[in-house]
Amino acid sequence: MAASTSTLNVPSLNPKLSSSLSISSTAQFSISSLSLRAAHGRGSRRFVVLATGGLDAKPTVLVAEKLGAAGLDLLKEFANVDCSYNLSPEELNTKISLCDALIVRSGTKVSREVFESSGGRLKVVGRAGVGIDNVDLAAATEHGCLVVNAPTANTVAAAEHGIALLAAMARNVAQADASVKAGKWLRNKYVGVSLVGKTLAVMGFGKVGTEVARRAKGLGMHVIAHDPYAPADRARAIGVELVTFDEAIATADFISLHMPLTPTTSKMLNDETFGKMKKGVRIVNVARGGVIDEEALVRALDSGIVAQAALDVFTKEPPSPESKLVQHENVIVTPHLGASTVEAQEGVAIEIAEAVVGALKGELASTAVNAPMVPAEVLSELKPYVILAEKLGRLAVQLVTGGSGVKSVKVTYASARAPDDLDTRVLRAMITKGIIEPISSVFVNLVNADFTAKQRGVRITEERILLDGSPEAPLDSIQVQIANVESKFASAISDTGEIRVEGRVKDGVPHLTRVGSFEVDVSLEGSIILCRQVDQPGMIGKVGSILGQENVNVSFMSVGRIAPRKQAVMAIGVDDQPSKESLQRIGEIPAVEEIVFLKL
Ligand SMILES: NC(=O)C1=CN([C@@H]2O[C@H](COP(=O)(O)OP(=O)(O)OC[C@H]3O[C@@H](n4cnc5c(N)ncnc54)[C@H](O)[C@@H]3O)[C@@H](O)[C@H]2O)C=CC1
Ligand SMILES: O=C(O)C(=O)COP(=O)(O)O
Repeated sequence: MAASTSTLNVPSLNPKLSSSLSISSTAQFSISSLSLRAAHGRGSRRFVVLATGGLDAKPTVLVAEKLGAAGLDLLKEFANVDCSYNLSPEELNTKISLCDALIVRSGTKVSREVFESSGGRLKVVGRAGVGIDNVDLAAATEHGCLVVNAPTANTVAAAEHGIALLAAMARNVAQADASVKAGKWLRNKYVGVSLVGKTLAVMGFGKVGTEVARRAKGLGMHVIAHDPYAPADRARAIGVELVTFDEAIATADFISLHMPLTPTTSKMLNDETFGKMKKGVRIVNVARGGVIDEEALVRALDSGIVAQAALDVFTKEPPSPESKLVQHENVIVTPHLGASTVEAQEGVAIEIAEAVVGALKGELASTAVNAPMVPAEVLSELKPYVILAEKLGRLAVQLVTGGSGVKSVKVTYASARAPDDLDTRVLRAMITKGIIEPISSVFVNLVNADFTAKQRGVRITEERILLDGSPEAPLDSIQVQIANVESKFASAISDTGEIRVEGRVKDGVPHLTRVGSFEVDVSLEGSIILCRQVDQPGMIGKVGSILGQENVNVSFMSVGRIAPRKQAVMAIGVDDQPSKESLQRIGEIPAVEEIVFLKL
């Protein structure tokens, strides 16, 4: 029944190239290091997956975790539906070879083995919820398997659970309930604290955070929020002030976490940040366990810095029953119930069933988190520019420190190619990916980039500069500007007031060639240190020796200056991340005026 060949009718990016590509499921073109997934536009463009057997054969969908009835009904209209819950990994690996689609929640690990065991038949994985940390995306992409999620249907449920935990924690509901059931009547022990008039800091002002803020305002709380990437006007519109991280944690009586788990947010609450909090602060976490250093939280609870915590999520789920955190008398816990309401589960089930059926029919899913690859011919030409585009986006967003949020991004392409000969959608998508992925739980690819940018209120405008000369190379340079923001590296602000970075491809390698008004030249590999200094002899040696002492390998160094002995920006490419102390020592060199470390 299963065929081993997928045919992807992929729209060509370059009108001169063929618009159709047949690939076998074992021989896909892959540039996985780019995380580049597909080159589809929206609207009438489709990719078609024809791998589920004869014309009248129904596809089979394996539903591995409980899914709402309305979603199951939708699936059954189109496919054979196998609801098998609590499968062991081995059972899942065995069953998967008979399935065209798999639907899971957060409790099933969709590992590389699952894709390998499917023998090429599995075409779609549907995650009935937001977070897809349980799905091996790289393996899915390598196996040409589309992954879709349901990012909006459980927002309100998660927000309501946050509020439920907030109120239950403040009034000791869980502890008091347990004591009454144990035959006690401890009216003095369980005196709570009031919510009205207290300051709540919402950390992460996205979909869930916004809904929590609205509800907390209704409870009479003073709500502030921290989210370096959220537009201030959206917060103001509901009476919420956006503040810095330090201000949020130092002034809050209650802190509610709603940011995604990313390398930046991992263990964001730790010994150091607990130390900056108001004594007696109360913490709610309905986001992801990993944003808190759980051992540090136990210490903060024991020392009284944190009076109480209410946790729905844990670094390891389920947590060990002996966990000091779970057992702490000032902690209440729920087993990852944020999305678990009847209504949200019906909504999520419908959202995911529609996405999975649509994908099996060959429609383009707006909630796709990956997609099959683009034609090899297009990629081989654009490959270094695609890398350049994503890295410029990543650099630009990391330079943002505040302002009115990342809303307005301008991309300028300088090229000798006529506009018809250069389709920039793939580049725009990769810039969007570079900008949005470091600050969000959303996975951006060529399918969902425009949708994601629009949904987050990020307007990306493109401009072309037509150059004279040979149109051999597709592009001369790409410039990314973010308007109306402040930068943690003041020199990145151009003379017209935007954060500006520009890059070129040299000998096939992407280079950063401009930061703000300064020309630099550093290859975009590893990570980068930018350092503004007064131009003078010996600077390269001083910085190099500090990095050398720590065995940090410098791959590239370049200095761009306004004029000799005036201000200069030094860009240093490093293979490894220097320690905070080394960066601080560089910052303390007398001629150095500012310094920033950027991960690519
Ligand atoms: N407990 C549960 O059952 C559920 C948990 N979640 C989790 O809640 C989290 C938020 O979900 P959504 O609101 O849907 O996502 P979202 O993407 O709409 O919002 C996340 C927000 O966090 C912000 N952010 C990123 N980095 C930040 C940083 N360093 N500091 C402060 N803010 C930062 C982003 O700018 C964005 O506005 C996700 O981790 C999601 O998986 C979502 C639904 C249910
Ligand atoms: O949607 C999310 O990110 C969640 O955390 C919900 O997970 P669940 O579907 O309830 O296992």
